[in-house]
Amino acid sequence: MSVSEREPVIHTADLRKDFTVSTRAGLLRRTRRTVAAVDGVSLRVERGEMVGYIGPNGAGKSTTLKMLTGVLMPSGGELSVCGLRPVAQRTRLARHIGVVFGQRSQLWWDLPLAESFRLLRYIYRVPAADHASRLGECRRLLDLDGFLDTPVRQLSLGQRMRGEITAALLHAPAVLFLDEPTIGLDVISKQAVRAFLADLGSRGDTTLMLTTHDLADIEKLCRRLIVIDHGRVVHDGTLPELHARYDSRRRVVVDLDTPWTGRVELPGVAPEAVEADGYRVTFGLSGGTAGELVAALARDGALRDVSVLEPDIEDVVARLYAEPTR
Ligand SMILES: Nc1ncnc2c1ncn2[C@@H]1O[C@H](COP(=O)(O)OP(=O)(O)OP(=O)(O)O)[C@@H](O)[C@H]1O
Repeated sequence: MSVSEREPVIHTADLRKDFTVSTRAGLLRRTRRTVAAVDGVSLRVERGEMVGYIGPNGAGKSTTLKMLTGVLMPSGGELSVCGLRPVAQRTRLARHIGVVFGQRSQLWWDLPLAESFRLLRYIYRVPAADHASRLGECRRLLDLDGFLDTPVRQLSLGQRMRGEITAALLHAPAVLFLDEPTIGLDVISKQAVRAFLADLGSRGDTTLMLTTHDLADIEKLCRRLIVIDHGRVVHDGTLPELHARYDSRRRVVVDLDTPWTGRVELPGVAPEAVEADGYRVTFGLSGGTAGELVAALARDGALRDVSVLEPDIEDVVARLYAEPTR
């Protein structure tokens, strides 16, 4: 592979994409205006990262992915993927990337799934042994055997998505781009797809970049979250960093034998709510651990029951989307 190990797999600097849209302004007149779909995005993604590219509807996610995969020409800025310029070197780039976009299938509608896989081997010129071993692994991990001989048009959405992911990986791409990989899937297929992608990402050879509105995808798959809104990056970091930024704490709910007297002095631990006549207290943890709190309460002999509530990613993302763009 020509891609240097030290180079970032994805690099953009001040990447932009403007669209000109014309809207009706009266009976005969139309006005034209420019929409900055991607408005100065600078990213550096290293080999093996698992990146969630998230944001509200119309934020610019698909437009960014289309530029990264060579489908759309940027209006400005710099862009390289696997050391290549996506539009100018699209054919070479295709050997280094895999793409799973919901609306555009890479499978042949009227052929059995297995035939599509066979054709892709010739298109990407994958050596027979490599193809067989990768396909064997996908068949096992994505449970494809029950529908390998079914024409693609007869597959369920979940079966087709498992087929699409396999098709995107048969040439061992360095980067896999996925646009909403679990949207519309049943629970079993969602779990199968997530477990497969988590396993693929954990091996560290393949860089994963996915857009999703599904918070479970974010929690299970995205070690790094890049949040985009109105074409601009508004957060770039890990999920715990996102929680810290929005002060979303772990909470510990304790049921007591005797009403709460207001005693427990631990740094980073504060009672947030006292209910049930003082028999139930919710503590927010911003520094201390649940274990320290439980030990302190147990010393007073007052403890009956304990539950720990993890911070809610749904709340955090909703708040993040509600924040005005800077
Ligand atoms: N071909 C186009 N012509 C004009 N405007 C476009 C075009 N494609 C996208 N846009 C506009 O660019 C902005 C970003 O769109 P994009 O599809 O990238 O958003 P998104 O984050 O992928 O949204 P969603 O989550 O709804 O898929 C939107 O305002 C959209 O209307």
